[in-house]
Amino acid sequence: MGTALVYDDEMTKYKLLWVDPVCEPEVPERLQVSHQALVRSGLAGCCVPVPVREATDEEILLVHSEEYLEGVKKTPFMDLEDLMAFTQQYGDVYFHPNIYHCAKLAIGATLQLVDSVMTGKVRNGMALVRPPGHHSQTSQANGFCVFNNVAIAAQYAKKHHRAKRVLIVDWDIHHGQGIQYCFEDDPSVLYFSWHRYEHQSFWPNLRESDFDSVGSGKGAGFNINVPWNQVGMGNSDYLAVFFHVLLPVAYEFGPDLVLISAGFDSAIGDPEGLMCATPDIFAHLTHLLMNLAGGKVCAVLEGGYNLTSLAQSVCQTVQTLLGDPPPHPANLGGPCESALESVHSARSVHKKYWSCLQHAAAPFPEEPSTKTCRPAQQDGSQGPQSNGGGEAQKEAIVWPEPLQRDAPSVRTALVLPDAVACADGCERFSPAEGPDSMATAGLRKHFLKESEDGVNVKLLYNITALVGQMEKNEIRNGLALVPDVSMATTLLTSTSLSKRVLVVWVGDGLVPAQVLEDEKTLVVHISSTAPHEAQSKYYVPITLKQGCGDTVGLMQAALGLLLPLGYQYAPGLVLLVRLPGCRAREDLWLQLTGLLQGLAAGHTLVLVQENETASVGITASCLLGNAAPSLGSLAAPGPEDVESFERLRLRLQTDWPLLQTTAPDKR
Ligand SMILES: CC(O)(O)CCCCCNCCCN
Ligand SMILES: [Zn+2]
Repeated sequence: MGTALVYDDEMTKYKLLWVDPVCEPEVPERLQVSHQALVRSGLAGCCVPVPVREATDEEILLVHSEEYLEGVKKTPFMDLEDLMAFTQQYGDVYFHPNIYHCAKLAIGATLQLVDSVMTGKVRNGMALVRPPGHHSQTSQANGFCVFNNVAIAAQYAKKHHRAKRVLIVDWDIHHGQGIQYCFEDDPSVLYFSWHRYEHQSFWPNLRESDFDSVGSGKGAGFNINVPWNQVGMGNSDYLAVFFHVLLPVAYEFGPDLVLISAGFDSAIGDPEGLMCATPDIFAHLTHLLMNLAGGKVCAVLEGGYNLTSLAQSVCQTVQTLLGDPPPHPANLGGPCESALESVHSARSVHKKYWSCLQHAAAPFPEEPSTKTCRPAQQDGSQGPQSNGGGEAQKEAIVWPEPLQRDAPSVRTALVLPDAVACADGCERFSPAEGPDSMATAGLRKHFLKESEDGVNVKLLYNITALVGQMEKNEIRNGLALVPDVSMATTLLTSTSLSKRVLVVWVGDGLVPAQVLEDEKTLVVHISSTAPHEAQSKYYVPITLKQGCGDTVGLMQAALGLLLPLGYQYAPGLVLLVRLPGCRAREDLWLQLTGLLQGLAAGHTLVLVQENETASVGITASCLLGNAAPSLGSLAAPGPEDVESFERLRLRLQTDWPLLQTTAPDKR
């Protein structure tokens, strides 16, 4: 299934007609450069074009009042003086004779995207729209927004597509208070927003943008605010919030649709945000959401005012929606102290609403720290500093162009015993030439018992050849059914050319000593018992009392422990090994297979015992890029499991700072 792109240049045909410094950044070129970048990169050509349409009054009234709509309807006929007068009643926004038309197209574009995704015409998609929406409220325009595109889309999806639970992820750097107000007491819409806050000193300066606004009445717990109390937040800060706040709750919520209020003013170079996260981070944020809701993800443009980082960020997002491998995560450090406070605060106030946080979040933090997050830049200059929200940064901020993300010619290769049929869409891996006598001798000497017949030599040779081609980016990922997953893992870690190999060892069974001792491997072992007492930072035993059949425990461990470790380790190859007798549920196994593809530029090899032929088809389907089926809403993880996860976090977070969920001196 494809990726929709909804765009029409009619939405560029309005602009600021008078002097107003606050509104200056919201220019038509924002849309033009974004669309042009998609066209020039070839990404637009890979998308399914979906036409825009005008929203109907009825659709607008899903969120807005009649009197507000009647007022906006008059604006096309207003002269400049009346437009300015009409604008005066609202904040940080401007009107134009054509903005009502464009605002209806922005909603219509968003709803067209929701239709395309909810009816299965496409898997996911992006709507490039302006005016943005997330600040507008029932009866008022605000913050460049006239109608609340995403809020209307959520109501529309519930009404016309019987969506039961809608997740809205607002990664724009401003708080979408309009969305928060709309769903304040609505448990069917989980609204998540991070936003520059600086202890309420940044626009829109609202007390209710802080982390303790959790929603009210039946909606309590369904509003998650993560305030950024300092500028300069970077990739690690953003990922930490996804791993330790958003994703655990989103998986527990189990949405059947994900709407992204995709503002890119949270990227480096933006004059509004003054953050440091680079455009490629949106590839990872998007990827981490794509296995929710069965992959039904709609990204809708909100803000973004640096035309260079906006265009790059839009491309990173669309390229990931299309299924291209995310780039290697840049050398990630840990989240800064201020970010950790925000993570900790959000987890603390939400622990009473979300069982995944129940035993995890520690008690409330004390006074916020005033330590500046970012050490001075290399040249001794400070990173972007907020001068009280005054004029933007003087000297130009520069960052590297995002790396090419070439999709190998072969997506998924399978190494299967001849008797096992190949899954459709994949190809059976068979290298041109077989093992030469040297290779055979080597394999026999180290890996085969004398008794083994020739077929295993060929099979073992094939998996090393497959990994070789993955590491040369000729093949993206693979699945191998082997007689002995332990031996295969030992062989592959010893022959891999990657500097770092992440081994995800799932099931009850010892990890081969040679793998443990190999200094280029990080082994994350998920099982019912911790077999090794190894205290090495490169052996992480995650234990589940009920074993791998415990879907909730395994999922929450994957989100809060495995993924942070994997992203921080930044492997060149991921081996996902399913041990014999492993009882991980199929849909959970697919979530792991899907999420781990965010690492190592998608070079994931799944190793399964050869008698487990049942999982070949669905695993292959996931490796081909089809979203893993939704797990639905998750129950509570076992308290003792969560406590053992937290003990593990405490032991490892010094070595792996992306595991942290609380600021150092708060522990
Ligand atoms: C869609 C959006 O969230 O990006 C709109 C942001 C509006 C900002 C209003 N100006 C704030 C003045 C302080 N610099
Ligand atoms: Zn914004």
